Amino acid sequence: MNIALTKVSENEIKSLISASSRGPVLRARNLSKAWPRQPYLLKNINFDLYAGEMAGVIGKSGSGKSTLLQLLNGMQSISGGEILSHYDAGKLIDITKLKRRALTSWRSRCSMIFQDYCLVPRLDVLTNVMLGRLHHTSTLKSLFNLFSEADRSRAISLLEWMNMLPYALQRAEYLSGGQMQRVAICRALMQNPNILLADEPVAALDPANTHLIMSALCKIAGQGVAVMVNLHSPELVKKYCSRVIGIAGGQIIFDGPPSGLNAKILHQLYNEKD
Ligand SMILES: Nc1ncnc2c1ncn2[C@@H]1O[C@H](COP(=O)(O)OP(=O)(O)OP(=O)(O)O)[C@@H](O)[C@H]1O
Repeated sequence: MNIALTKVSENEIKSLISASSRGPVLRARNLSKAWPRQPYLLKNINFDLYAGEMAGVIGKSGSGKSTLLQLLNGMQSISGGEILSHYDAGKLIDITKLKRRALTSWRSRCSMIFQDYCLVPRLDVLTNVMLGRLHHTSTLKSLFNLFSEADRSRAISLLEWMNMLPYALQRAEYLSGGQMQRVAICRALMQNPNILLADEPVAALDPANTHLIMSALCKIAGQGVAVMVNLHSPELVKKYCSRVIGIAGGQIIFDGPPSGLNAKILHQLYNEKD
């Protein structure tokens, strides 16, 4: 297979990544989640998520950060409240009510990356990225790896943007963690999302790779995508995020610029008793 080694310009990337207006892309209203052993994991959470922002979510382990992202993406059902988004012809709808195809379509607009990358180890990098188009391709076509030329060229451009094109034909299992995460980001961007949720994307990475991934997420936000990222380290939030959402005791106890994260708030976030 021939892979053109052309440099991808920022303008081309702008056209690859869907930039939307700078208004709210999502509204969480009185959002609650209960698990059998945790009836109040998240209770009455309210926030708006805006196009082009890089929102970091922090809170101690078990505070519900991953659950929150999974609720937004529709991977988990809510226990109460609503998640509103402009979904159909600008109409504001509650995405928690979506079923089947509509839900799948929402998930591709609100795509997600994970700490453990979730790549298919035996497939090559390019195919892993094109799998991001799975929702848009018939099952039969995807079974036979018959992605369209447009999908292939989009995947190649994204890989080049992430400096991963030289690895396009290599099996994903041979990549380093940082490289796998860059491929996972390309796969998420194949869906043309206007929201990108990142669940502890750098938890397993060294400082150099952490910088690469966090910088890439900032660039994606810079193109108008609303990025929401769960992080363990307040230092990372201060360095890369434009907004911090701090969760403790099932509620948002801080929502503002990283400069507002003072010792008292950090104490509340991390020393709250279970
Ligand atoms: N599918 C599930 N069924 C029951 N309980 C769950 C489920 N998923 C998560 N939980 C519980 O919800 C709580 C919050 O988990 P969650 O992963 O959202 O926290 P977190 O803040 O992301 O933690 P960490 O930083 O350690 O990843 C945990 O106590 C967990 O056991």
